Amino acid sequence: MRERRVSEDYALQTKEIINELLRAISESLGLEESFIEESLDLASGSQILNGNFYPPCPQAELVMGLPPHSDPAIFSLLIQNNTTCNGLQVLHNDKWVIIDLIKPSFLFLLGDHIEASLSMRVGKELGMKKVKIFRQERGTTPAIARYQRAKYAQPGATEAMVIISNGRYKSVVHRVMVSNESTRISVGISILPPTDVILAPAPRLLESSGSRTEPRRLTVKEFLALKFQNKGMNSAMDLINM
Ligand SMILES: O=C(O)CCC(=O)C(=O)O
Ligand SMILES: [Fe+2]
Repeated sequence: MRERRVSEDYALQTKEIINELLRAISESLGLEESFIEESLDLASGSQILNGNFYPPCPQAELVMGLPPHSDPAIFSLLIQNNTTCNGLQVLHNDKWVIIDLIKPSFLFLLGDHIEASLSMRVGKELGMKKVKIFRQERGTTPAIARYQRAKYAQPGATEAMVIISNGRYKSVVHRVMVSNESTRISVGISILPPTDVILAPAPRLLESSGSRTEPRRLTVKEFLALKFQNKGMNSAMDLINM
């Protein structure tokens, strides 16, 4: 029972942070603050909490904790235990880059470039007022910024965000490696729209891109079916990016 209460509480509080970031992303795309939440009917969507446990493996180099993938969701937010195993890696310029998290922190996997990686340090409580943003740039010490600065940063995105942003946000391909000495535990929160919602670029972004091709529209259900047909991780995205 206690676990249920804790996970409900965690889900509720992280939802606040996620909503704030979604508003910031909408604004950064020049859209109404509530555009993403409303057009994808997120109030009726799902929030999935999943735990990953990676025990040490004596032959760690032969094992993968989680194969390369991008998350089929609007947004994913990750937290990990305080371990020496920095197993999470993202694909950047065809190379796997280790994500060395500031702990404890939330991680939003960034799109195109890792150089503006954005982590959120969690205060003693998860309350918004205690959350601060660290924006790490290559070669510089992380500088503390006010939470509002999230509006000008680019948090990471998953596939639905790539679609709605008409490619301006990129989904992040990531994988998890295991260690031969320490255990890694992570907890992810994914936000999904209801399955009958249609995924399509925001009309205003299509206009500004000047594209003459009509984008393919898929419901969330169709998208997930394609994604899990095992045709390779990009099959669903390839269909959309004509
Ligand atoms: O364990 C991690 O850090 C990543 C987990 C993950 O990518 C996932 O659950 O989709
Ligand atoms: Fe993932």
